[in-house]
This record gives sequence, structure tokens and C-alpha cells, in this order.
Amino acid sequence: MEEYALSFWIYMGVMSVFVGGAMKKILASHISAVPTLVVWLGLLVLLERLCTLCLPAVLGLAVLCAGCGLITRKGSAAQTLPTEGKAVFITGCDSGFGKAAALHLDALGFEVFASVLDLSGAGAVELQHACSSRLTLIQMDITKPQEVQQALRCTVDKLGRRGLWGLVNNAGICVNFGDAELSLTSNYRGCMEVNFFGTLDVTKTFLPVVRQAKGRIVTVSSPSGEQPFPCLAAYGASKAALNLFINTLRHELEPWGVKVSTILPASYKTGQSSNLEYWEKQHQHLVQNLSPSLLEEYGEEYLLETKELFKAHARKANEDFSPVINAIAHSLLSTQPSTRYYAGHGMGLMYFIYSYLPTSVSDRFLKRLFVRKKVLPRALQKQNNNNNQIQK
Ligand SMILES: NC(=O)c1ccc[n+]([C@@H]2O[C@H](COP(=O)([O-])OP(=O)(O)OC[C@H]3O[C@@H](n4cnc5c(N)ncnc54)[C@H](O)[C@@H]3O)[C@@H](O)[C@H]2O)c1
Ligand SMILES: C[C@]12C[C@H](O)[C@H]3[C@@H](CCC4=CC(=O)CC[C@@]43C)[C@@H]1CC[C@@H]2C(=O)CO
Repeated sequence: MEEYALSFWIYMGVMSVFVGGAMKKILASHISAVPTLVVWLGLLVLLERLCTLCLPAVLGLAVLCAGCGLITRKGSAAQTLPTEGKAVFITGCDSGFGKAAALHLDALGFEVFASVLDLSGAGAVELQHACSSRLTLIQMDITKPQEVQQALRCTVDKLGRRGLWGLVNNAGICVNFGDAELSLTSNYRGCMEVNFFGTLDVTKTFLPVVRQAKGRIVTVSSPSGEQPFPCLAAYGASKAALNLFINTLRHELEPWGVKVSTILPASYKTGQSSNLEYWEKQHQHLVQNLSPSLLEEYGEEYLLETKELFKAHARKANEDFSPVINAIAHSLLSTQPSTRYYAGHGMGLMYFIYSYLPTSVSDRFLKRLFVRKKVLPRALQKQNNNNNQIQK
């Protein structure tokens, strides 16, 4: 009887440690910890069976101590590093997350190298006026290797013998518009050229100075690189390639002391995505370049609805970039940065649905989240009309 009582108390002790750890995750990151809770509770049930069935009391006690040590060490170790003397290079600072990150990191005390496409553009001018004298503005198109090399030379000239603490890969575009079959090959290439090959070149070019500082690489990607968002195949494919490259780099750079993080933002009202004129131009470009057969099979009405759905989504996107900017700052300054940051409300739920519920449920969730089409392709409308005629 005593043996049973001791096993019972060990089991209760282990439960409180694991459930407490999972609840802490829930409080710290809202719903995104739901997957964690599911896993922890599964482990707990397994452990309960072990404790009850085959662990002698002494070993059970050792498990309890190990569990407590694990939770407390992990929980209390993370601290924030000082920004003093740390330099960070950010791509795509003309607008959106890049410009906001440059402003915030400058205010935190970093020496910011903000690269822009247009040194005389509104974004660059705003940064010049709003930031401290530590800011350096650099013109760089990430798809032009000679401009990337020049940007490195300019950065190293200013860093002297110091390494570069942080590289923030932010620059990116969404060229594609519409269903995977309808997206032009030039859309796929356009997204891949900037989002994958451009970021690849910048990362490889700046890696030696980041390794020298045992610093950080932070990449702004997208959930569309991991989940099949409708109408985003070209953009998502480029982000998928980027995610795999960055994730491979993450564990290969561990021996060098370089920490690698990926930021996965929800939907925000930034420069390009909120530019309704941009989506009009994308629509016109598609109609003018789509093959006559596809245009006939899908019909202009179908393409028009897609454009309106993109514009409607852009109107209701989030204007508060702080979840993304705070994630970038945390990934640069925490002694224990996360490998992935879900930057925006509801992202954890989106990933929980995608990870644990049937594909039909997650497919429907993504459609409701982004583009809920009502118009069928013209060819399907004709098929349905013919079937209805036959049934009459
Ligand atoms: N806005 C969102 O909802 C959202 C969601 C998920 C991921 N993202 C990603 O966030 C990143 C930043 O985009 P944003 O939303 O701030 O949009 P944005 O259009 O405001 O910013 C994109 C930046 O990239 C720059 N850029 C584009 N092509 C470039 C090139 N060839 N060389 C150098 N710079 C270039 C632009 O000048 C701009 O400064 C992108 O990688 C985007 O894919 C955005
Ligand atoms: C791709 C975009 C950024 C982002 O990736 C969005 C996507 C719309 C669907 C969507 C919903 C999310 O909750 C995660 C991000 C995301 C999948 C956006 C449409 C235009 C926008 C951009 O143009 C970014 O440059």
C-alpha cells in the first residue's frame, strides 16, 4: 500500500510540473501553445503509465527531479542582451516591416544598416530624418549580386574589425496573382528570383561577418511557404524554398555559435499588399498574358472575383506591425531566441488546424481565411448547366 501511495504522489508531482510548464507556454504565447499542450499531456499519460506500472519509487523520484530541473532551467535561463556595440543589416527598408524594424532597432540602440531599393524614396528619407546618426542607408537590390557585394563592402568599411551581429532578411515580393494553374511562369520566376535567390545571395555574402560575431540570422518568411494558401502557389513556393534553406542553415551554423530564426507573420497592411493599384495591375497583366484557352475555360468573371478578394483581404489586414517587429527584436536580443516566431493572432490556431486536423478541414480554413470564391470557372459552370439540363 505504501508503495502505491508513493507512486501516486510522484505521479501528481510530475503532472504539476509538466502541466505547469505547458500552461506557462499558453500564457506566454496565446493559442499558439495548444499543440504544445496536446503533446505535453500525451507525454504525461505515457509517463503516468510508466510511473504506475514499472518505475520503482526511487527511480520515479529521479524522473520528478529531472522534470523539475528541465522546466526551471529552460524557463529561467532566457535573458536580453545589450544592444551596445551591436550592428544589424536589414534588407527591404523602403516600407513595411523593414522600415518599421529599422526605426525600432535604431531606437533600441543598434547600429542599423538599412538597405533600400531607392535611396531617394519616401521610406529612405523618413529613416534618414527619424533615426539616430548610427544609421547607415545603403542602396541594394538583392537580385543584383554586384549591389549585394557593394553593400557588404560598405558595411565592412564601417564595422572595421567588428563582425555583424544581425542580418535581417526582410525584402520580399508577392508577384503572383490567382490560381496555381493561372499564375504565369514569369510570376513563379519573379517570386523565386527575389524571395529565394535574392535572399540566398545576401545570406551567403554576409555570413562570414555574421559568423565572425557569432551573431544572428533572422528571416521574414510566410506561412504560405508551409501551408497551401489558395492563389499563392508562386509566392508560397518561393517561401517554401527559402524556409528549407534557412532551416538547414540553422542547424549547420550551430557549431559556429550563429543562431537562426524564422518570422512567420499573419496578414498585415504593408507597402505592397495594401496597394490596391498594385493588384489592379497584377490583374491586367494576367488577363493580357494568359493563354486564350485558359482564359476561355476560367473566364474573366473568375479572374475579376480573385482580384476583388485580394483587395478585400488587403483592406482588412492588420495595421499594427508590432508582433512582427517585436519578434525580430527578440530573435536578435534573447539569449534563447526561438527558431520560429508566429507573429500575429490566430497563427497558432492556423498551425494547430494544419498540423492535427484532417486536410479537408485545414483546406477549408485557409480558403475562409483568405479567398472564399463563389464564382466557378466558366467551363465548370457549363458542365453543371449541361448536367442540370440532362436531369430535367
Ligand atoms: N505583409 C504581410 O502580410 C506579410 C505576411 C507574411 C510575410 N510577409 C513578408 O514580409 C516581408 C516584408 O514585406 P512587407 O509586407 O513589409 O511588404 P513591403 O512591400 O512593404 O516591403 C517589401 C520590401 O522589400 C523591398 N524589396 C522588394 N524587392 C526587392 C529587391 N529586389 N531588392 C531589395 N529590396 C526589395 C521593397 O522595397 C520593400 O522595402 C516580405 O518578405 C514578405 O513576403 C509579409
Ligand atoms: C502574400 C501576402 C502576405 C502574407 O503572406 C499573407 C497573404 C494573404 C494570406 C495570408 C494570411 C495569413 O494569415 C498569413 C500571411 C498570408 C499568407 C498576403 C497577400 C498579399 C501579401 C503580400 O503581398 C506580401 O508581400
